[in-house]
Formats: sequence, structure tokens, C-alpha cells
Amino acid sequence: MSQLYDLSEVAQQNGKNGKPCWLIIKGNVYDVTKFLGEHPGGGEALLEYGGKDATKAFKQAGHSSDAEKDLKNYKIGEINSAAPIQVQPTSNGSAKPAANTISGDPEPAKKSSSGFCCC
Ligand code: HEM
Repeated sequence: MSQLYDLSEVAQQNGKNGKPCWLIIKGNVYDVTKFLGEHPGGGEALLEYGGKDATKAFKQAGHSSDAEKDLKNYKIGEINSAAPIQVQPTSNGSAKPAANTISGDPEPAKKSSSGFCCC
């Protein structure tokens, strides 16, 4: 039901250059753009966490249960925790030739044990 956002998407809404100011608190995404001028703790405190996870800061500020309830007024969605971490499989391909070169090394050692080659 809830709109899902990627971390990178939220990071762009940092309240700078006329952009909206979004925050993440406990996995939820909040648009506090209209709250900047009303926040009792000041707009700066919110802007500092624009586009970022403000869960710890929100807790540390010792907000009341009223403030907790207030959160829902600004909620616009949740963080998409299922967002894939991009892993490129290309490194697998380069691993094989490297292993082959190492396995060809032991042969020269056998030749030196013959004793006839150098006189
Ligand atoms: C959507 C997010 C937030 C909401 C709805 C919110 C709401 C409130 C409310 C209602 C108060 C008044 C006191 C209270 O009832 O606890 C308050 C105070 C305060 N808030 Fe927030 N807040 C939010 C985010 C933050 C963040 C991210 C910080 C980070 C530093 C912060 C820092 C503070 C501080 C320092 C005060 C105390 C101000 C004072 O007593 O002088 N708040 N906030």
C-alpha cells in the first residue's frame, strides 16, 4: 500500500537548492518541507538530516509522544529495504585465466633436476 522509496531517491530530496526536505525515521520517509518553519526544534535541525536517516537524532532529541504522533502527518512512504545491492558478475570471468597461469608454473623445476643441460 505504502509508497516505497530507494535510499538514493530520498538522498536527492535534501532541502537544498529549492528541493523538498525528506527524512527517514525508523524506515519511514517523511516530507518535512512545510514543517521547516514550524518545527519547535528549528528548521536547521531538520535540514541537517535532509535526505538522510534521522532516526537516532529524532530519538536523542527526546521528543514527546505528541511529536511521535505528529510524525504521521508528514509520512509519504517507506524505505524500499528490498532494493538490490548491485553486484557485477564480471569479476568471475577474469578469475579463470589467472588460475590457469599459476597451474603452468611447476614444469621448469623438473628440467633443472636432469643435470645434463648446462655443461
Ligand atoms: C518529522 C520529524 C519531526 C517532528 C514531527 C518533530 C516534532 C517536534 C515537536 C512536536 C517538538 C516539540 C517538543 C516535543 O513535543 O517533543 C520538537 C522539538 C525538538 N525537535 Fe523535533 N521533530 C522532528 C524531527 C526532528 C529531528 C530530525 C531533529 C534532529 C535534531 C529534531 C530536534 C528537535 C529538538 C532539538 C527539539 C527541542 C526543541 C526545544 O525544546 O527547544 N526534531 N520536535
